[in-house]
Amino acid sequence: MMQAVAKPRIGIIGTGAIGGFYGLMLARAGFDVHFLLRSEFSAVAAQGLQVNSAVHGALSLNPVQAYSAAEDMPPCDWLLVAAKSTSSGLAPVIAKAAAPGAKVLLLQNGLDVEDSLREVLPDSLHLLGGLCLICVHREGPGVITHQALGAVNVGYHSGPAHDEATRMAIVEEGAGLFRSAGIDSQAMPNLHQARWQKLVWNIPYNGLSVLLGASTAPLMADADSRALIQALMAEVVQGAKACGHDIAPGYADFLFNMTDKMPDYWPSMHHDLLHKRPLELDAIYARPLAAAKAAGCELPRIEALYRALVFIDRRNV
Ligand SMILES: NC(=O)C1=CN([C@@H]2O[C@H](COP(=O)(O)OP(=O)(O)OC[C@H]3O[C@@H](n4cnc5c(N)ncnc54)[C@H](OP(=O)(O)O)[C@@H]3O)[C@@H](O)[C@H]2O)C=CC1
Ligand SMILES: CC(C)(CO)C(=O)C(=O)O
Repeated sequence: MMQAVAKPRIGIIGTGAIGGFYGLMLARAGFDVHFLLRSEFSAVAAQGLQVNSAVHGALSLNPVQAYSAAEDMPPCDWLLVAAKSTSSGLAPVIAKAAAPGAKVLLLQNGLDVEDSLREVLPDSLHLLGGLCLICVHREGPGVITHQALGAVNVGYHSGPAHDEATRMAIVEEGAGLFRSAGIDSQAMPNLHQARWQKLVWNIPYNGLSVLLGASTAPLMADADSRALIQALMAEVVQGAKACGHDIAPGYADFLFNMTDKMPDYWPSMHHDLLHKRPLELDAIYARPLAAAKAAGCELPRIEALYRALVFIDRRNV
């Protein structure tokens, strides 16, 4: 008789918009999902999680296996880390919730976000990066609005898998988790290249939403902001190329046209400004600028945008 293979146990480290959305989808698909929360712990423990989705309809999860401390979580085979890249002290939290040989998937925007976590993570844990192509935000405690898209693309960063075949098998396993929850997910052979590609969208739109106080619809409706977005996108492509990553011709246009068709959207950096949280400037701006500079490439428009955002971020307390 064939033995049923147990589904992996999944832990969500940081149950905000991204963690709450994907965690809820995985739990509804039958996975054993455990959610670590901070400020919204009491609300979610009492009322559960709710996702109001323009794609999937109104979804809820109640009760939620919610925790306010990682040491109370059972050992998880997969940990989806969805705290912002500005969060510190995540490694000990992850180590407490990890089963031996666990796979840690960092769901954050930005460049090289895995590097600083790797330095402090136990060597026995696999570290992967996940790029979320989705428009979600927190509406209130435990309540998430999902406006559009949803895919998560997964790539291996580092850890005990040394040969390519083992790494790709782990990446496929991760992508398979999402696919079995009805979420599009592709394995990415080159995580670093994929992170540069995602920045072609995040560098212009995240920053301009904060600097100009405008969501995607007004940014896309104005000839001057359209030109600025395209110029910033072109600089990201240039920076990626200097760092050895050729982004396909037409990719920036594809993202630009995709945004024209998206519902009006405020990027997550705008929500951080609104709630007086630190902006993800290091991951989305400082690191790509430094990487390009080290490769001999100046990106003056991105640098100017970055400096303006640093000014805003410092005063946003
Ligand atoms: N929102 C989106 O549409 C997209 C977001 N991204 C990226 O995904 C990442 C997550 O973004 P998003 O979900 O929007 O952010 P949110 O602010 O909605 O969620 C972050 C969550 O992490 C929690 N958290 C932070 N530190 C800890 C900790 N030490 N212990 C427990 N919980 C913690 C926060 O808790 P608390 O409530 O206490 O702050 C919050 O619930 C970012 O890097 C973002 O750039 C990528 C693509 C799209
Ligand atoms: C809007 C979108 C889909 C752009 O890639 C996104 O994922 C983000 O806000 O970071």
